[in-house]
Amino acid sequence: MPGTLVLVRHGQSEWNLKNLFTGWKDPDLTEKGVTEAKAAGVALKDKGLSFDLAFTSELSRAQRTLSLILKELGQTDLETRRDLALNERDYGDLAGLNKDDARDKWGEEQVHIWRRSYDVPPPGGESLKDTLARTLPYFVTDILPEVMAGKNVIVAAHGNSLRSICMVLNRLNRDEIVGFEIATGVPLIYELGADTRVTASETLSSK
Ligand SMILES: O=C(O)[C@@H](CO)OP(=O)(O)O
Repeated sequence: MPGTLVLVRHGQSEWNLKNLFTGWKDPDLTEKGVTEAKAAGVALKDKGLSFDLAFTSELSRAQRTLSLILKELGQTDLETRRDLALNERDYGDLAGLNKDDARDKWGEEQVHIWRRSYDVPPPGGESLKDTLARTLPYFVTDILPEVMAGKNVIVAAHGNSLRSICMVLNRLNRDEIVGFEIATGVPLIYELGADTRVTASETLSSK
């Protein structure tokens, strides 16, 4: 029987707070982000979940979120695999810019297209489709086989790297993914069937 798969976006980062495009930049968590990560750990513990394996990105905010969660679960020694494939979408030339300033400069609609569309990349950066082209192979070759082997797996990553994986798990099309958002520090729990399709899912909100 497959194990449980949990996806969690990092807690609020310094740049989330400052409303800056972040992408591959590496800001730390805010106090609120730390609180969110701890609360995610408590909620997973209350749910009776523990993990056999963890995955995260090469970025500090996701790694720190994972450590805070594992601490709450009493699993600080859990085997953890880090990979660039799980990094946030590369925001290219927008990285470091304020999102409201960008709306003033390029217009609300254009900025929304860059942020949430499936295949329009921000200048010099990755579209969600480009992001999916690296997250999906990694998910299929490294993460999914562990879940199918019966392991409970937690993946701590980013808004858009996780949106790309959720697009596949939730079978969302290119229009449906535009409205799909992932909150900081809120675990998404997936149960899979023998054919790898999702049989049940839950958003574990502790907010
Ligand atoms: O800045 C970013 O890297 C992401 C996630 O915080 O932002 P957005 O929600 O605009 O994709």
